Amino acid sequence: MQIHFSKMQGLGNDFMVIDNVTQNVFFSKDKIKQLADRNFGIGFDQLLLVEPPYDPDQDFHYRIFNADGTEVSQCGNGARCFARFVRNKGLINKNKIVVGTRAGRMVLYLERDGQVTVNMGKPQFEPAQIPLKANKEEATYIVREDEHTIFCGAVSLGNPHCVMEVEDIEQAAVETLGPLLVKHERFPEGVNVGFMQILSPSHIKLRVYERGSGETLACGSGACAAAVIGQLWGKLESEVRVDLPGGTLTIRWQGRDRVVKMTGPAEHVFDGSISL
Ligand SMILES: N[C@H](CCC[C@H](N)C(=O)O)C(=O)O
Repeated sequence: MQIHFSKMQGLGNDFMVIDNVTQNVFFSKDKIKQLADRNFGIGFDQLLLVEPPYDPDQDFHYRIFNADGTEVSQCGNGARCFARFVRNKGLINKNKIVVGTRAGRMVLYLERDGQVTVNMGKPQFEPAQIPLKANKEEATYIVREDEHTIFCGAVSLGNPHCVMEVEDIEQAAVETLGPLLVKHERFPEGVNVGFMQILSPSHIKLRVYERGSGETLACGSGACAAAVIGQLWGKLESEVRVDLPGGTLTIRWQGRDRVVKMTGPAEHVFDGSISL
């Protein structure tokens, strides 16, 4: 059986995208891990399966699987690549696309300049985590196994994130702290770990150690999480330029009960097929 796919990327966060509207594909967790491998497989950070809508008010449903084969509920860069994919494949010809995921309903806009804007929904906080007037002392703190205390803000964009501020992004302990915190007991479902250097109230640098994929060149939901936490800490404005290793996203959030919007690129790399 031939499976056709597209390789897509958003700021270097890369995806295998499969049209499961005209195909009918499902992979086991082990198969996804094998396909994700950059030496023995196709290589990707996440697999995206595009399906017919589950609800009549949506154009599509899409499922997201990390490189370790786990299914998750949100992927910001993946949402932009999904929108580009369904247009490229002629599965839709509208610029506004409504898609369902496990996190709920999202609205995507293909912009005239080729970028894609995603309404990422409202950030979710556990009541005790981030009080309205959060500051560093009130934010969630996490005790690292070796008893160092790290102040993190915790927020969900449909997937869990914890964000810490660092002085110098190049020196951030992503390789050591990332694997520790990604499975910290404070986050029973695991967590995506963001390392944010604040350059100005409207400009940050960010690196993210992703749950299920490790450090990626960009994390769209991580950029949203960092912008939200930075604003709650009184250090960022409502529109933030987020420079990730793979490139730049623009994140907008007007505060508490408003939605987060993310704008960035989505690129097609190549089409391929595999035999199963
Ligand atoms: N690793 C994430 C999913 C992918 C998120 C990221 N690639 C993005 O662009 O938001 C998680 O386990 O929640």
